[in-house]
Amino acid sequence: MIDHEKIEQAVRLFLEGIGEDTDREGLKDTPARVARMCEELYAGAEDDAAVHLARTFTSKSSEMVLEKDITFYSTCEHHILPFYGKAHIAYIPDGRVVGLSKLARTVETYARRLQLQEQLTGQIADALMEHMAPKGAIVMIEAEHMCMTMRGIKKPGSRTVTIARRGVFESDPVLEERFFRMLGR
Ligand SMILES: Nc1nc2c(ncn2[C@@H]2O[C@H](COP(=O)(O)OP(=O)(O)OP(=O)(O)O)[C@@H](O)[C@H]2O)c(=O)[nH]1
Ligand SMILES: [Zn+2]
Repeated sequence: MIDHEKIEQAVRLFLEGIGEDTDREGLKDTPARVARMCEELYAGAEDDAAVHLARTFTSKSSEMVLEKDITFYSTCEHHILPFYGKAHIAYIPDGRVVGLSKLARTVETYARRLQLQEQLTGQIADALMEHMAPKGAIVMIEAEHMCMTMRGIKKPGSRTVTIARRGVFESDPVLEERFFRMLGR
């Protein structure tokens, strides 16, 4: 639940804290603007992946389905700075598949909140297993963290890669290899 009043007060205080004049023309609407932006950036907390992933339909195929290069933007919970990149999701159906867009919607659900990349990766994999019940699921995320690039250690171009395996992907390395081949790695 986004509390506009609290965000506006906090942004005004923050602007004062960095020595700004909150009444100057360019800043006078900023607190309200930031509150509206938060509705979008943190909308995931109000969303439920079950709504998207429960809309499965029957399929005879038990071949791996891969949706790759799903662009996402999230916010790191340590510095409240963006991290962004690509998510790749694959699963082995067990009689049911889901509309392809629902995989990207699931990424959005978990990306649009304060996050850690490892947690984001695991939450997507867990949601697939819980709501679609496939034989297995694997999620890989490659991202650039602005807390690593524009501040702190300042390593532009460095990328963090995380992976979460569930179900048959945990026990069968051949399936994991096939996932990497399909990804083009
Ligand atoms: N594991 C993990 N760490 C993250 C993520 N995003 C940011 N971090 C790290 O969180 C850590 C926070 O470290 P602290 O020492 O508390 O904060 P800091 O002094 O600002 O750290 P520096 O970034 O090293 O300057 C840093 O090492 C960040 O790189 C993430 O998604 N996952
Ligand atoms: Zn950070």
